[in-house]
Amino acid sequence: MSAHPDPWPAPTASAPVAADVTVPGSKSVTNRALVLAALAAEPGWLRRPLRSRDSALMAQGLRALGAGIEEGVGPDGTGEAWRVIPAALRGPATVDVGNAGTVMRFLPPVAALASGDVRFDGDPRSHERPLHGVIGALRALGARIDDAGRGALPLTVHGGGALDGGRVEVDASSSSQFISALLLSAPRFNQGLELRHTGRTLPSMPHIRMTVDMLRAAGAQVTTPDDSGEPNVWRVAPGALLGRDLVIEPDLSNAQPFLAAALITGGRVTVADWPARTTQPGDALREIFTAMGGSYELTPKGLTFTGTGTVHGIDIDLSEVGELTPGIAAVAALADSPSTLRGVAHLRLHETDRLAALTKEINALGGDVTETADGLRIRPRPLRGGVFHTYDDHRMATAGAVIGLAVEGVEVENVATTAKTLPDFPAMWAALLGERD
Ligand SMILES: O=C(O)C1=C[C@@H](OP(=O)(O)O)[C@@H](O)[C@H](O)C1
Ligand SMILES: C=C(OP(=O)(O)O)C(=O)O
Repeated sequence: MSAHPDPWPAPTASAPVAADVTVPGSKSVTNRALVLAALAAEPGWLRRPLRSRDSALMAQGLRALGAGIEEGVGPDGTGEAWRVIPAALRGPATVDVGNAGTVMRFLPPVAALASGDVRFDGDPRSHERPLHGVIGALRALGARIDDAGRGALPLTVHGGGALDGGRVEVDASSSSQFISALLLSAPRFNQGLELRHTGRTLPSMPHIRMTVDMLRAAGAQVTTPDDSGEPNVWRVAPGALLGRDLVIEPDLSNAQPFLAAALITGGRVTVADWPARTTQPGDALREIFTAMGGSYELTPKGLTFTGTGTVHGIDIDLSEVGELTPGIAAVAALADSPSTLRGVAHLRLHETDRLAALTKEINALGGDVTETADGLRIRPRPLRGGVFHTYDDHRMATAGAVIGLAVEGVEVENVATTAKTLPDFPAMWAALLGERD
C-alpha cells in the first residue's frame, strides 16, 4: 500500500462510475470466527479472512492467550487463509484492543477462561467506549476483574482457568457487542449461560443473529427469544465447539461507499460474491439505497447496483444497522430532499461521537445537519470543498470520500484510518474511478 498525502484529496467523479469491486472479508464475521476457532476442541480454517487492523488485533490477542494462528493458504491450496490451532488458554498476557469494539468486548470473556492474569488496554478512545455490561456480567458469573472501579478499560482479568457461568442480566442498550461477547464464550462456561437483556432498547440485532448463527454452525446449542418466545433471553448450553473450514463473506458495510458511488453518479457497481443469505447489516443497503433512488439486481456473480444520479432523502430508523449511518448521512447530504436518521443515539460512543462528527464535518462544507436526541436531520444544501476531519474513524473517512465524489476540493484528513477494516481503501477508490493510486 502506498503512503497517502494527508489530507488526502478525495477524487471527484467526472463520469458515472462503472466498476466491478471485490471487497475484503467481513470484520464482524472474521473476528467472531477467530474467537470461536480459538475456543474449539480441534483446529479450524478461516479462508479469505479480513486482514486489517481490527482483525490483526484480534488474532494477536488470541495468540497472546495461547492460541496458534498461522498465516498460509487454505486446505485446497488456493487462496489466503488462517489456520487456528486451539490450545490451553493462559496468562500472563497483554491484549491491545486498539479501538476495536469486537476485541475489547469479545476477549475479556475468553480471558476469564484462561489461567493467569490478562491485561487489556488500547487506544485512548477505548477507555471511553462502554464495557460495563461485559465487566459486570463476567463478575456475576464468577470472574475476577480489576478495573479500578472504572467500568471500562484499562483492566486486568485474573483468569481462573474456568468460569461457572449460569444466569446473568445485562443492559446492552449501549452496545449489542455485550451480548455477542458473552454468548461467544458461553459454550465453554461450566454451566453455559442464560442471559437476560434488561435495557429498553437493543441496537444491532443482525449482529446478535450473526453471533447465534455462527455459534450454531460450530455445534453450540443456542436458544433465542424467537425460539422460546421469552423476550430478551438467550441460552447457550455448555459443550465442545467444532473446528470449521469457513469461507468469510465480503464485508457488506465496506461495500457501502462503492454502492453509494453508483447511486450518486448515476453509474453501476457490481460487488462480487454478495451472499444470497447473510446476517450482515450491510445487506440492508440494497433496500435503503433503492429507496434513495437506485435499483439493484442480485445474481450469482454478485450485487449490481445502478443509480440514476438523482438521490432522494430518506426517513429511517437505523438502530438495527447503526454502522451504516455515516455512509447514509453522506449520501443524504447530496440528496434532493431532507432526511431523518433515527434510532442511533448509541453512535455517540462508537469510534468517535459519530453524530457530532458528521454534523460538524458536513456543516463545515456548507451543509445543514442537526443532531437530534437519537440521530440526525439532514437538509441538503450546495456543498463546497474543505478538509473533512475523521477523528480516527474509518467510516468518517469513507463518508468524506463519498461526498468528495460530488463536491470538488474535499480533502479527507487521515484517510489511513480506513486500515481499521479496509486497508486498501484509497487504492480501491482510485480503481473505481479509473485512476492510478
Ligand atoms: O458485533 C459486531 O461485530 C458489531 C456490532 C455493532 O456494534 P454496536 O451494537 O456497539 O453498535 C456494530 O456497530 C459494530 O460495527 C460491529
Ligand atoms: C462501530 C464499529 O466498530 P467496532 O467494532 O469498533 O464497534 C464500526 O465498524 O462501525
